[in-house]
Amino acid sequence: MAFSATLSSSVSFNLDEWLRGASASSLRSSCSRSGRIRSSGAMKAGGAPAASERAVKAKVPHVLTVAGSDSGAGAGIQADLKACAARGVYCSTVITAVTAQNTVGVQGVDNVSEEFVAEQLESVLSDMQVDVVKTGMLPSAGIVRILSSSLNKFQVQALVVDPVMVSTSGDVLAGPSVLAVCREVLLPIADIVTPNLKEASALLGGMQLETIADMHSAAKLLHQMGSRHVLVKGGDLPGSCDAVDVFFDGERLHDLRAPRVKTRNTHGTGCTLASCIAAELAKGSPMLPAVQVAKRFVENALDYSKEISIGKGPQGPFDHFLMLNRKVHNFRKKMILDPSDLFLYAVTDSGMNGKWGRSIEDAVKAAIEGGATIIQLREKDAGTRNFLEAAKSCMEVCRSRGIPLLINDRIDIALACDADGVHVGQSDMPVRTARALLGPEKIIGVSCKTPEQAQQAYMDGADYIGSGGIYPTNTKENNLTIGLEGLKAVCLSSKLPVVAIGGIGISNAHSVMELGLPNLKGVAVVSALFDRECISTEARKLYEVLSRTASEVK
Ligand SMILES: Cc1ncc(COP(=O)(O)OP(=O)(O)O)c(N)n1
Ligand SMILES: Cc1ncsc1CCOP(=O)(O)O
Ligand SMILES: [Mg+2]
Repeated sequence: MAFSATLSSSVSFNLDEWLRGASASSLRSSCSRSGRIRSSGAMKAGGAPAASERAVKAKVPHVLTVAGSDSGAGAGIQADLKACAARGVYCSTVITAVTAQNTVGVQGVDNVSEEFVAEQLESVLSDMQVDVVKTGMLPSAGIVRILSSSLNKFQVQALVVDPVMVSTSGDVLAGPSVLAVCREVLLPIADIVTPNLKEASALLGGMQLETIADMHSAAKLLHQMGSRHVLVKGGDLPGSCDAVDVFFDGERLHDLRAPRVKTRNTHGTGCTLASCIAAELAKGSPMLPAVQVAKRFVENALDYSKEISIGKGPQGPFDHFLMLNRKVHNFRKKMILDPSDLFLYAVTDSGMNGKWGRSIEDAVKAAIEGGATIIQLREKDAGTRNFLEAAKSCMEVCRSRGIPLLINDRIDIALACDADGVHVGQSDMPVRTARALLGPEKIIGVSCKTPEQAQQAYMDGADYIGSGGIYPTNTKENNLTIGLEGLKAVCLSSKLPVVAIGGIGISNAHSVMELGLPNLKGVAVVSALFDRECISTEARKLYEVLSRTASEVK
């Protein structure tokens, strides 16, 4: 389990890229087990990848956690599964104990028998290609010994030891005999050990740890016990406004500082941190970046979750997936597009709002007041920060009125303001990529001028088509006009709902909608609303024309 942090000096490591997870598979294939960069060769003559290379590409990074179950799911096995999933790594589990536990404390512990722990280890390790083993609650000395002999039998890349001894509520989860065996058989084969102050003190026979200098000494002593790397976590250090952890690689000490997040929801941070380290190692990361990424992940999750409320006790769990704190759940249950939402589709324009001296929010409010059924923010000239601020306010306006809000072109803004979706054109981000980024709940519309594009839009998983320009327009430069014939061809060649756009207003909306095509659901307009003195009045008039035509063609 030699896991060295050595990187070739010609290779620079981009922590942010790593954190996004984008480089995981590529880094994995370029890092050998020893952490040294190997050339990306392994190609057969003629350029085809060798069979072994293909096999490496299909391999999924895999962490095995050997830990206890937490019925409250904040810590233990449950935290490990969530952490690995959040970091894009497969996680298998060997359960050592089942705890009856909640945010108040640990009400009961039932250890799994040593034989059955051995059986679980054998099942997983004999079949699956585990990269990294991470340990948590090891409730008996026998279980520690069984784990140690399994690790002798089955080679893995790295061993992460989180020496869980006392729960965050103060309940003892592993006694002194376990400590002794951990020191004897686990630390010497550990690639990293991640004790908090209490655990480090217990491992070091009761050493007092009150300052960062004490943590430095502890890290060095634990290294002498055999662990290749040591992370002493200073979360409990009194009088520090930062969360300072001390990392020691056998040569250098690193003080890893991060602002302390003020929250009650810290149950499971230790398990999560160790699992994240394991996950990053499984992807092929060197040790220090793995620790840095894990620390930042936990910090981010704590910050995101600081207001969530689960359980009545003093210490709650946090959210590994950054999904639970969405105020959206309170307002809008329906995310998937209702085709009738396309009926009167208002598309904003920063130039027009500037010309008439209106804020985007006021323009959006007025359009909805007049009957707009969906809003798109198409702010081509806005700077990112202003656009985001306006988008957030418009989201509040739209959510409180039950109107979907989409963002034109900018997936980043849509994500940042939790918009209901995006509209993309043929030269914008492809629909499939946008879907991968936005997830299944969000609405994605795509512009189509031809039947081929319309067919593709359906195959790519778009929710609707915007088709135009139907008539000439000054709003979009060099835009090809496809006319009513073009619109008809697009509608007939797709199962998706279609909204017509381009040069449409009160005078010609009737001609568009009287085509009477079943999937033609409405019109999208920019200047007919936003380049007028009174947006709500124009929206009302347009709504009337559309309603009248709809009842005629029924
Ligand atoms: C509803 C709707 N349909 C079409 C468009 C045009 O999108 P795109 O082709 O990407 O051009 P830009 O709007 O980005 O200039 C649209 N915005 N909305
Ligand atoms: C964005 C867009 N896409 C095709 S035409 C068009 C502009 C529509 O603006 P207007 O409604 O003012 O003609
Ligand atoms: Mg576009």
